[in-house]
Amino acid sequence: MFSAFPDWFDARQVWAALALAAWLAICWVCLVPGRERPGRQPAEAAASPDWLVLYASQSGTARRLAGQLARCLTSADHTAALMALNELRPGQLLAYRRVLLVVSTYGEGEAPDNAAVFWRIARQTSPDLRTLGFAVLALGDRGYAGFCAFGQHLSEWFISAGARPLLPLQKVDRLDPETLRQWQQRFGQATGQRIMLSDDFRPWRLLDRQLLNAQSPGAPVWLIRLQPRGKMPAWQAGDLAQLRIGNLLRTYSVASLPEDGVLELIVRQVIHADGTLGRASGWLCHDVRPGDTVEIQLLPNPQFHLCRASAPVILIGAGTGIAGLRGLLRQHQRQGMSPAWLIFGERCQEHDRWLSEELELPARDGRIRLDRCFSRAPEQPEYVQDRLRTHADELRRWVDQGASIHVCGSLRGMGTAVRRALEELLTAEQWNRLQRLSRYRQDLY
Ligand SMILES: Cc1cc2nc3c(=O)[nH]c(=O)nc-3n(C[C@H](O)[C@H](O)[C@H](O)COP(=O)(O)O)c2cc1C
Repeated sequence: MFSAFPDWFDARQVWAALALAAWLAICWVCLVPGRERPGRQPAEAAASPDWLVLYASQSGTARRLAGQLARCLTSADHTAALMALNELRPGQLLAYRRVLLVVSTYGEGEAPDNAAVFWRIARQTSPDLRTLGFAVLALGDRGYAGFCAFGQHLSEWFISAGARPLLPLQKVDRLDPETLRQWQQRFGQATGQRIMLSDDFRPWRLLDRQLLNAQSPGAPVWLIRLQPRGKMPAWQAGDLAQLRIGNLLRTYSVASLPEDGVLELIVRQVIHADGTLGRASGWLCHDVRPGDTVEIQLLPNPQFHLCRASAPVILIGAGTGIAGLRGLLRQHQRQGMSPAWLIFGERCQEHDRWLSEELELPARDGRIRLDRCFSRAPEQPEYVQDRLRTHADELRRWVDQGASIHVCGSLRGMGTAVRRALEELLTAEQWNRLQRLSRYRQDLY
């Protein structure tokens, strides 16, 4: 039979080679980090606003400041888009000309949760950002080793991608008002845009303070109740209250709902080795008197809000971490009838059985499932992560039934141990699904 190819040439090999080449080309386009699929960018570029304002924020401060920046720009007749860093992929920055970033640092010099995905991809990517102007306002606290480390890394990444700094990286220590004022001024000089970053502190009246753990071997824990001097503001379970005490700022989880008619905080008094009281907690738990004014601004903390009203929740916490969980539990109970499971740890069974009536009554009549663990119980000392291990089968079943998991309390003492236990007890598929659907939520400090 006549053939156009020499004898040694097999046409099937040609087709196989062509098919392999096409498959490799598709994989390259889809998978190589930083490459955007063709066709996406022109659409976005056509609609791109004058400014893109991005935030990375765990407890809401950077998000609030970014919102204020975006509002200032739009009220000056500019168009501005506002989003969390995770809502964007690094390659999509090419569609913009000017970007402002307000970013806080968390963990040990790391990105907040709502920037972690962007940052993971960005570090493996180098888009050509030579047409982009950018400015980073980095929020942090000098008390941490990596002061504003995430802001610094992000700024370096933009510079290495060729972006042009509109003004130098600004690090802000504990929201220092003078630094913010100077940055506003420099921003105005560099861009011709006037912006105002303001806080939203309002006066609240201390109603009373109730000691929750009389005779506990640990430091005293107080339930603090406050009422607004003006109208009751709105907030959601999971949000935070920032208190201004002289030149100190302290952030606490809100333990009540606006419908309760009071703002409640659960605060542990800090007592130093020499017996002196912590400056902020000493004032709040000891010095301030009923009727006195406390300056508070409420900070939205959307990454800790409830996920879906109809979904079951597993709430895990220790110590004052109960504050954030208590708000969530109340909101969850108001919204529907889906099951809630609270796993709460403290030290000593006799003296640290806080909020016993409030928690144990609904547990007795089956409205919630309650597991209390005590790390100094003489017969069976246990931490919340131990209780998770004991009930691993139920934990997996709840997750399969759509439960989200909220963890609140200390990062070092509890948060890390709970996360490790969950990674170990859940299947890889369950753990990945929880993270992908943002059903694992934490508020750790
Ligand atoms: C658990 C925790 C870890 C933190 N780690 C750092 C850090 O490593 N470096 C830093 O500069 N600030 C650190 N901070 C301070 C925050 O960045 C700072 O309070 C910031 O204003 C919070 O902003 P946000 O409300 O937008 O999350 C940390 C704060 C917390 C609560």
